[in-house]
Amino acid sequence: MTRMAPHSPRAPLLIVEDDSAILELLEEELQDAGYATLVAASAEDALATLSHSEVSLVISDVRLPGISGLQLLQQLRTDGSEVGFIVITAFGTIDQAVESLKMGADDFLTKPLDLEGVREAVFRVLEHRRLAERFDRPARDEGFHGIIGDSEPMHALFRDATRLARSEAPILILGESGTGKELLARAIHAESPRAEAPFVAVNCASIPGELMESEFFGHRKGAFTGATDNRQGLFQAARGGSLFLDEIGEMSPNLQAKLLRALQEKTVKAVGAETEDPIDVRIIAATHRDLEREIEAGHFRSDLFFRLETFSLRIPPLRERPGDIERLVSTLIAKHAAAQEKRIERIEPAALQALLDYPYPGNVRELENAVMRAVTLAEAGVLSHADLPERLRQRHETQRRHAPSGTSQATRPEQGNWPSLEEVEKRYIQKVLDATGGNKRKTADILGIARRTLYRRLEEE
Ligand SMILES: Nc1ncnc2c1ncn2[C@@H]1O[C@H](COP(=O)(O)OP(=O)(O)OP(=O)(O)O)[C@@H](O)[C@H]1O
Repeated sequence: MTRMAPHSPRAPLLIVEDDSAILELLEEELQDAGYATLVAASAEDALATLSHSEVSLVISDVRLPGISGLQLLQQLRTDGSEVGFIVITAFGTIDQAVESLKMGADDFLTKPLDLEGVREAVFRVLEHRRLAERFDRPARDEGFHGIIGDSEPMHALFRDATRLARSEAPILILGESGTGKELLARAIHAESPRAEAPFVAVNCASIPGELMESEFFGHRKGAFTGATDNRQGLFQAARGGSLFLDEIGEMSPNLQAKLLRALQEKTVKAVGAETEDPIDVRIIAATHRDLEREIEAGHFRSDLFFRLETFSLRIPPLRERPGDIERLVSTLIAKHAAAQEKRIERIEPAALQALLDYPYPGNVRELENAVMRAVTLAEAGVLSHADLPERLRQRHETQRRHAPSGTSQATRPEQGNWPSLEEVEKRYIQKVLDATGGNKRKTADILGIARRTLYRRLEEE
């Protein structure tokens, strides 16, 4: 493992390029823009420089004489370096660009280089990192922009979402109903350079077919009966920001064609308008459907699918990450207790066990509804088994009856020694600590809390 010098947003940029003409051009352009620069003619040289010099951002060509720019990126990320990284790929190698973002690049540039674009990309990446560092801690304490998930697949999802958020490409979010697709879309928007502009969400299944075009693109006065004024569409309302198209699988074929055109041309035409208007919107689409099947059935356009699915993110269903349930339960109890101005001090072990054992076909939404209901019904500060919806209780009862006697101490409702939420939290922290072999940094990362907070909790024990 190579030891890396720390990075700071104000440290020099490192340009890695074996073509001396391009190297000079980049150096000159970036120095003119006020950045200090270091150069390397190979990835090996770059690693040597990075081991002793502080660097804010690496801009590297993919094709290099020894190890490639992508291998350099991989090596850095494997070594735990979070230095900014912009990849330069040859024209027509979009696969490489996608690959690089997946591997942890912040952005990519395509040859022939547009120098203005280089400056903008460098500025954007450094600015984004500066903000991310500033807001990192509080955001992590409440999950990823409110999305709770300590399991490895969720951490990988948050990492991918953060990377994709920085690009301008459309994103497709896949996941069963209730997995948090809209939450993720909002998180991507909040992580993106468009965070200050509007996030507009629309459920494509909820707009009647005949109104869809006008809803999306707006209309001119007199375009149809009832069009008494000019009206903006969703694309105009989301100007500068992100447009979230939920249930995209429900969009009519006619509108799919128009959306594809809007994505390709970056213009839209209001109903009844003569001319096209430019748009500046990032599309985030989501579906719980299997779009490939929809294509086979002739319901979804394959060209639109390919345009959207280059950058797709899949949210795993809750049953694939049962380790997330416990923290979701404690967070959701706290959320709904606060909303209902109630104090919940304890959860009955049998209630917790029932919540942990259930497979959640309706995913987090179903879990949240169960917890919200239980908080409403809870009395004397105790969330008990009887407060849960019947289907959870029944399943748990059946399991309990079939369990060999003595196997499940904690699930015996007659046991009076119920742990408090605080105790549940402590046990959970211990579980994660054990799983990481006592590694406190990893434990804090998995728990999504600052290391400071973890030390404090451990001291309290
Ligand atoms: N990981 C999570 N952490 C906290 N809350 C979550 C999480 N996932 C989902 N939720 C909550 O579950 C509910 C459903 O989430 P959301 O509407 O984003 O799901 P969805 O996948 O878009 O559902 P649908 O496909 O039915 O539209 C919301 O109340 C959301 O706050």
